[in-house]
Amino acid sequence: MTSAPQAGPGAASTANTPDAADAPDAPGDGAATSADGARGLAERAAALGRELATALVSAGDEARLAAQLRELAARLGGLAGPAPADGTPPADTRARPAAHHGQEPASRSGAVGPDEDDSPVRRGDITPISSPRNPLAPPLVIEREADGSAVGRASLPLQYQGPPERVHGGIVCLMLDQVLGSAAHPKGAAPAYTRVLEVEYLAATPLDAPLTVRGWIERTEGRKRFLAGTVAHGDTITARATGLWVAPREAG
Ligand SMILES: CCCCCCCC(=O)SCCNC(=O)CCNC(=O)[C@H](O)C(C)(C)COP(=O)(O)OP(=O)(O)OC[C@H]1O[C@@H](n2cnc3c(N)ncnc32)[C@H](O)[C@@H]1OP(=O)(O)O
Repeated sequence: MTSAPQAGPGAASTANTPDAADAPDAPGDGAATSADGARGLAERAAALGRELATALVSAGDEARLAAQLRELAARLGGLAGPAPADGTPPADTRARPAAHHGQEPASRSGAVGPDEDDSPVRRGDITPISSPRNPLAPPLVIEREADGSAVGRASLPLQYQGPPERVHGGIVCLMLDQVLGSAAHPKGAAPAYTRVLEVEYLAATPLDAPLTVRGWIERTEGRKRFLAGTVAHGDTITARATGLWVAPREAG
């Protein structure tokens, strides 16, 4: 399983790649910008989105779910603040038309697209596994170790379940793809893409438990980087992977 990087794989992890650190919406060293504000608001809203997803898959009682929905809606509305006096949203935040069959989609990512195709958002981390501003992501927090390996940490709630009490195997694979992909990009390395990813599922990966995902480069041959990695819960390795990341020929 693979996932498409939004602007080269180096842009996709949290603070562990030059691209992410240099992205225009990365934390600056001075005054807060509009992009900083948008990111902070998006991250707080995404956290509520995660709570909503957990509530939706957990609910067995209609009245309790309704109460949770009301509470979340109030918190979400509170984040947005009061509406403009005349009730109209600023022009650049209006929802674009939804995509329909036979029509040009409003954006590659859905009905309400980024502000522009070259928006700073596209160069930041918006992946569905590691981005704090993407409510699909747990998020998996990825850091770079001194030896160049990458380590991701997360605890996955119920919406990531496959078999009862276990993380879905595709999500395990997604975590590995992201972390190995991060490890595949030492500082200054040309962007490379997942060519091969093989995963062995050795034991149950538990829900709601701290997980550690590791990835490292085994060897490099020209534009090919051979990776390995693991998913662990405590001392138990629940999955291991090997993969090949390849830089396109034109990258030199
Ligand atoms: C920061 C972290 C972000 C991480 C994001 C998560 C990672 C991702 O999701 S990446 C996105 C998903 N992946 C993609 O979109 C990649 C799609 N594939 C491609 O674009 C191309 O296949 C690309 C650029 C990778 C390689 O293209 P190309 O060079 O034409 O491929 P190809 O020649 O077939 O193979 C490249 C090399 O790999 C070798 N190879 C292929 N399969 C294997 C294999 N199973 N074992 C060993 N070697 C292999 C080939 O022999 C070849 O080697 P050589 O050049 O020495 O002959």
